[in-house]
Amino acid sequence: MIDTGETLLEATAFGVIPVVEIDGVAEADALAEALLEAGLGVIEVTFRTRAAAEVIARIAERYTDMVVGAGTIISPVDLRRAIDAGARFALAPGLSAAMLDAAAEAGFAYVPGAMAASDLQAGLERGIRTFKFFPAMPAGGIAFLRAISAPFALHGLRFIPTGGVSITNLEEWIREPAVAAVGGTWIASRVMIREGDWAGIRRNAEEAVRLARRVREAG
Ligand SMILES: O=C(O)C(=O)C[C@H](O)[C@H](O)COP(=O)(O)O
Repeated sequence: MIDTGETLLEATAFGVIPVVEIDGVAEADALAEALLEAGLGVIEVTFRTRAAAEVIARIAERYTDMVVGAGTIISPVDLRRAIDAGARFALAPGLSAAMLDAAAEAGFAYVPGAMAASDLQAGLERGIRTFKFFPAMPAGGIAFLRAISAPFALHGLRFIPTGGVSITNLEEWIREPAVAAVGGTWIASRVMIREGDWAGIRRNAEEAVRLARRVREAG
């Protein structure tokens, strides 16, 4: 049985989660190594490509110091594939009762997406405390997050904003007390992975980790 609270704390410890779309398992090693060299021991591999489960399995097996999660998990079948591959946590862009059931049944760390107060209520009813806030910037950014979460102040909700988060606004998001970590594709974009720009990915990851650490230590 996975201890979901502990797992999410581990996943969010860096303050930043690189969200990746990866087309083939051939790139998995170089990607994991670039992130680990930058001191970023977490990754969300989205189920938006056919290679996702295989990539998770490869990273989970070879890079045991990497907390590997699955993104875009919107069906119980994909949740099972992610768990079997060795994912330690999973996220989704939205929230559905079927997925909360499937995750609860599996005892698995699952972070549904929320974009409205009703999503937060639906999650809370099921004991969910950590939500993805998606799409963070187009929806209205920090002001919107504060507004929808304000009524739930007594419930200790935590958020992982993604969608339009990047190095240019990372600092403000991390300063937000309810933000557990931010997620985004800017660290290792699909194009960078496809082109094998490992030096660029390492630089982006280093910059993000450094900034997140500085903000947290200061605050
Ligand atoms: O589908 C999911 O489960 C997701 O994880 C959504 C992604 O986190 C965002 O699409 C990332 O947005 P950008 O960083 O702006 O590219």
